[in-house]
Amino acid sequence: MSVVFVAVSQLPTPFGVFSMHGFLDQDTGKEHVALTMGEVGNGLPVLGRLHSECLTGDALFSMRCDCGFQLEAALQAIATEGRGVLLYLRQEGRGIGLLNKIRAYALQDAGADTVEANERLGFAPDQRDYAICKPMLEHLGIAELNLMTNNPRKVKALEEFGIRVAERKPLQIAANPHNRKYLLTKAGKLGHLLGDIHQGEAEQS
Ligand SMILES: Nc1nc2c(ncn2[C@@H]2O[C@H](COP(=O)(O)OP(=O)(O)OP(=O)(O)O)[C@@H](O)[C@H]2O)c(=O)[nH]1
Ligand SMILES: [Zn+2]
Repeated sequence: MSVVFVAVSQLPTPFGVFSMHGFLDQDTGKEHVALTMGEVGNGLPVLGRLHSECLTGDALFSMRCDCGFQLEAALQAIATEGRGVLLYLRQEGRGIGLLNKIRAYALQDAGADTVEANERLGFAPDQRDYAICKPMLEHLGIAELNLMTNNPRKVKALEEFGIRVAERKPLQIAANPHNRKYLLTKAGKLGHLLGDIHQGEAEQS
């Protein structure tokens, strides 16, 4: 695995001050980040999140997906616990990249769901590879996570390369009229464990 640690600094946020660890994947040139708070390398399970890059949701306030809301909720949960890790993985668009995600969104605007759109563009529904997490977690001394996710494939991937998941913690955000179909497709076709997706719409509308 070609992911190497490069530098660490502080990152003050509205949630608290994190340590920001920068990594380089020498094979792809991708730059990944781990945010940590508290003592994460002491052998006890760490509250954790693997967050896949979503420029539109994380930085541009998109309501098409739940990513930005999940990012905020995960950082808040880590800050509340005073200890945890968030890996910010540069796997934009479930691994197809930003421009292809915009192409996929155009197909979704015309009626396709998120899986059909990826397939029409010649991609698998989810092209992410979580192997990059292993050297990052090893560098941080983390072997066991309480993982915030609704995606059982993330749990399986971590366990396959030797990171124990002591507990899966759901990270479900209230749906809005713009992301309800996307969330229903995630639950129906991508295997995400989501509760009542209709819940929360009344609050949003
Ligand atoms: N190709 C594509 N990627 C999307 C779309 N909407 C969000 N994404 C990307 O999906 C990734 C987030 O994945 P999700 O399926 O929302 O959630 P997850 O990470 O699998 O699961 P959770 O841990 O429960 O959040 C990010 O890389 C987003 O950029 C879409 O419509 N098409
Ligand atoms: Zn998103």
